[in-house]
Amino acid sequence: MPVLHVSNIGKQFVMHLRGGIRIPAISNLSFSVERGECVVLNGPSGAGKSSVLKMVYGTYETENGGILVRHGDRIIDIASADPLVMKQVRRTTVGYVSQFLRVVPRISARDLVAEPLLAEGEHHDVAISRAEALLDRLNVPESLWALPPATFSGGEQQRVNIARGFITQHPLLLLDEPSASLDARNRQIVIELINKKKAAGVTMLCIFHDAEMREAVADRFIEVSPLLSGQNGSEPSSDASKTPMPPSSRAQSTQKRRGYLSGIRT
Ligand SMILES: Nc1ncnc2c1ncn2[C@@H]1O[C@H](COP(=O)(O)OP(=O)(O)OP(=O)(O)O)[C@@H](O)[C@H]1O
Repeated sequence: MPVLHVSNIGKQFVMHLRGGIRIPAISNLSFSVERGECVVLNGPSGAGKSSVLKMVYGTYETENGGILVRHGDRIIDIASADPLVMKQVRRTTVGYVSQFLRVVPRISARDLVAEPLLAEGEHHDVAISRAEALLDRLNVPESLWALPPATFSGGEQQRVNIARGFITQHPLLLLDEPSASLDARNRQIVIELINKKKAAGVTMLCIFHDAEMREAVADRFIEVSPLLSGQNGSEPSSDASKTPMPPSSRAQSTQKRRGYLSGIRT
């Protein structure tokens, strides 16, 4: 069983305050992601990439299909999981790093970053020292660590957010444009952190609009096409989609793999 197995998922948004208008977003999309693989969702704006990540995180309800993840020694279907089970899954198995930091009034950057580790039961001093190490690695000035990030620049907030998302050992990480506001130097650090996670066997499903970032981290791409009225999705049929690619061979074969491994809707 792969770390993540998505089968035939579908979703449409119903605008209840707009006369019940239905916006089809995802239809019949299937793919799997193996341990240590970094898979990037590709597709034009509005195609449904973020919706897929939110369905995998359980933020968006999934109407059809299944989203299976390995949670400890159990297999959980996120599409139908009980909210309390989802809470546990998020605490230890599936992490999510979005573009935006959710600031909490009066909570310092250091404590915000340490908080997911403390929630897992880590010792306070260990959590704080790992938070500081990550903030330092991401070039957040030490003078800011004790301050609440509400007044930080966009890039500083994003780096605090990345530190918070990367501090745990969650086996599956969902990255939704985590580096959108970063300069080249800090994007490079994020690439290094992602590669370190991969080497530790962490599985990642990501969205990056920056082509350089995508090429640097992706082992494989899944195409998410805009869902036009009446169109449906189809899953990649090749067994190769279930085969993780060794990091060393990624760069030269990214282009080749993009076509036949994609979850292209037809
Ligand atoms: N909460 C929501 N309510 C209504 N419609 C939504 C909601 N979230 C997404 N949509 C719609 O679903 C479609 C897919 O949106 P989504 O954000 O998943 O696309 P995306 O591929 O991630 O786009 P981008 O690259 O611009 O971030 C869009 O038409 C969007 O308007």
